Amino acid sequence: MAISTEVPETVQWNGKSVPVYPMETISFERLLSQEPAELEKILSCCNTEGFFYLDLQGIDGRRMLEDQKKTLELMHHFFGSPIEAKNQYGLVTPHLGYEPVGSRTGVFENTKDGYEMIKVSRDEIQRDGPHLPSIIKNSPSIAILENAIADCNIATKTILSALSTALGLTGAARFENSHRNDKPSTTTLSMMHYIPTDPSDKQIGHQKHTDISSLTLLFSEQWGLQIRPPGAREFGFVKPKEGCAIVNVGDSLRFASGHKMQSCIHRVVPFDPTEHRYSIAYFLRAEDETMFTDSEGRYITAGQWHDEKFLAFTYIPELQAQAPPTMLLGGMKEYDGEEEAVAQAPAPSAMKEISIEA
Ligand SMILES: O=C(O)CCC(=O)C(=O)O
Ligand SMILES: [Fe+2]
Repeated sequence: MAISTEVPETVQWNGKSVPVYPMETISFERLLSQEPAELEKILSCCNTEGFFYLDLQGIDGRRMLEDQKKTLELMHHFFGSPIEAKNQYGLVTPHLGYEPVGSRTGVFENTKDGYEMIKVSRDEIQRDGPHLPSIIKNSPSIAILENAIADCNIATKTILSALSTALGLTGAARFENSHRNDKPSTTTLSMMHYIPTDPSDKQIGHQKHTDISSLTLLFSEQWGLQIRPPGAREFGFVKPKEGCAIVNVGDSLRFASGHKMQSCIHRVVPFDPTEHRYSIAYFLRAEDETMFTDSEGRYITAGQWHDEKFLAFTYIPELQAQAPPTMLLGGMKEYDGEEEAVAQAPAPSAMKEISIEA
């Protein structure tokens, strides 16, 4: 199914009808059993769209959904705490620590982002010495974070393994082999809280981008994520789906696949201006020393790609314009047509008239 041409559903947002892009659903259970039809399906999703739902409702995945609920409770406690407590250590390194609202560029022109975020490093949590603010540095919280990271690690590595098999990769060439737990990487669990934003606010949403990661596993029960599938002319929503995580291919896997897989362009907008939005993203990243050819044709390490792109995310627009031109979108081409209308902040009246059309 090509999601860029089939748009059976729309939603009213920003005063107009916006697509809700349908996506394939991949069964975690069938991947675990390496069922050939499922392997073919997941490879096709990665090559054509770069986004899919991962159904976790079977016996192997249900516990992961339970663990994510506990992570969400921990996030409510954390983000409800005073800023001094949340920002005890600030951003320790680009992939671990706390970033307050407004640290990056926002979704509309001349805005900053509208979310705060706490990131926990997988390397650190498995070594038993995570940099965590005191409010969540206690054994119940650490156990919740450790379980969440282990769940996401199992799910994403199962996907890598399925893709390696589908491509006939063997031995060291298999994708899992450049994602070993005992080798340093910037793999991280990011927990995000989007503040309620009025359209006139100067801190709003999450800028359009592709992910640095190999794979991203995202949990959010709330609307707000938009994708622009390859070839599509406009951003459209991804509908949260009960019992499923959302998975996308990131730049590193796109590069490792010889630029065949799609690192889909996405962003986050305030769907309901009155609501607090929470999302949990696990970024499975390649070992720092992994080499690939990036979107600029440079043969570089995954570590260098991470560090350079992270800086590009935080730059002011003038400096972002000086970063290698393909960096923010990982070499993905945007629709080559008229500029879409939603680049500007929506009018307040439009934001209040949100309703869903089935
Ligand atoms: O919050 C979301 O739904 C997506 C966040 C995202 O795209 C990212 O952190 O890279
Ligand atoms: Fe992202």
